[in-house]
Amino acid sequence: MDRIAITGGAQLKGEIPISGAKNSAIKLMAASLLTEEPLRLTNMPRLADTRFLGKLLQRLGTEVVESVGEDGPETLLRTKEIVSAIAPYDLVRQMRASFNVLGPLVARTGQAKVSLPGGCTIGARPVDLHLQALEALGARIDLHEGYVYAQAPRGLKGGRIEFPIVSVGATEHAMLAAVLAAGDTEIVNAAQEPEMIDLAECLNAMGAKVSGAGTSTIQIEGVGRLSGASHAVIADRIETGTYAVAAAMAGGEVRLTRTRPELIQSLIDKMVEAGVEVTANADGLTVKRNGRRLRAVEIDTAPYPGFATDLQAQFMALMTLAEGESVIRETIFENRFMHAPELGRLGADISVSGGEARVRGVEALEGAQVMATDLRASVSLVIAGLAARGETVVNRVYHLDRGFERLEEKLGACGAEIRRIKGGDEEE
Ligand SMILES: CC(=O)N[C@H]1[C@@H](OP(=O)(O)OP(=O)(O)OC[C@H]2O[C@@H](n3ccc(=O)[nH]c3=O)[C@H](O)[C@@H]2O)O[C@H](CO)[C@@H](O)[C@@H]1O
Ligand SMILES: C=C(OP(=O)(O)O)C(=O)O
Repeated sequence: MDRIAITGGAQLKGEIPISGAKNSAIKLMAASLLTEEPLRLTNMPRLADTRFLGKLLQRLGTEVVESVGEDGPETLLRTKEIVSAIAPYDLVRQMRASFNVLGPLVARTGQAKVSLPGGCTIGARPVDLHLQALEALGARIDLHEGYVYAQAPRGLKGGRIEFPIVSVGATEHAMLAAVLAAGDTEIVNAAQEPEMIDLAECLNAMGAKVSGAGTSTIQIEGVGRLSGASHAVIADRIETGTYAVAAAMAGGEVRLTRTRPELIQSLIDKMVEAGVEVTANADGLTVKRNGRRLRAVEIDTAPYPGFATDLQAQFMALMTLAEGESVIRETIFENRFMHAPELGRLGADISVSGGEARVRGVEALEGAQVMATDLRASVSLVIAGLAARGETVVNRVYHLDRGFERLEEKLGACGAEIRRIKGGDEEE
């Protein structure tokens, strides 16, 4: 198992190109199950998660061809026919979003068997809302031995799906299933993340009729068939926010390109409140901090456009060196403070009680061995390592590889002293 070693203290200076969004790409890839024609996705991130999903799709009958086009990495997906409507445990357990093949499989073939999903262990993460959405579209759902069996032999039918809480995955799943359902569907209390708009735009380019994505109510007029399309994956707002925080933590000036500042407005507001300079540019943003110590600020995670839970760990790392006490409330996942004790190994002063963490800023962090526990927690440790004195070694980096493309290269190009140590993690 690889490790990442960081020698802290170097300021960051330079440019970081942001990749396509992991959390959008993997849902867009699942959309290829809905048509026998080719779906071309450009601005594709090359990540462990996109590879896992590619493997699962190949098992189901999709041809997956990766190449480098004019605008960078792209993937051509073609599902001429579904050769198997079974998504096995070994391919679904690694990643939560692989569960989103269930709806498209039922929509296209009338039945499917998909293992209950895995993903980051940041909470209980049930799939009840996904299943309720499919039931509202007329699917019959049964659970046996860790698998969900869904059947709609005469096809899915449009319906009203009202979510009791906002769910990103369930909203996307409902969209993916409803586009081929007969009649109209309304999704109420839908997630409003930018990835909803990205998915709707891709589905519409394939011939679907989706409106309202990005608001709390999405309308879908079902169509009989979908065609192929070409679609550019939206910029990764979590990668954008992560490098914005990294620049603020290490100090210096970093320009983030191929992205959009409005995707992380709630983070920018908090960074500015803390004393970081953030400027919007035509193709991204510039983040600057020169010397001055930051001020502690409070955050509450919330569904978009609120402060993203996927940026909470990184922001906590930033607050470990701020002046004063920062209160961080995690409202989306019940177990998403696993980075707090690891940051503590670097000398951070953090106490956690339920969904609230109190971070009392310290003068300096000191490098240590730390353990990556989940994807965003892992990167928060890298960020802390950039500012810690001496060497920080982050163990178990497979989590990082799920969601950050060429992390060492991107940070290294801006002057960070960061390297990957291949293999040899005794903890694994
Ligand atoms: C692959 C992907 O896109 N992952 C993102 C997605 O995860 P994911 O789609 O899993 O997150 P959800 O928005 O569904 O989860 C929100 C809350 O709803 C709960 N819930 C969800 C579904 C369900 O059927 N029942 C239920 O109770 C969850 O346990 C959680 O407490 O959105 C999260 C919230 O922005 C992000 O942190 C993840 O990075
Ligand atoms: C939690 C995440 O991923 P997943 O939903 O796949 O576990 C994430 O991207 O931060």
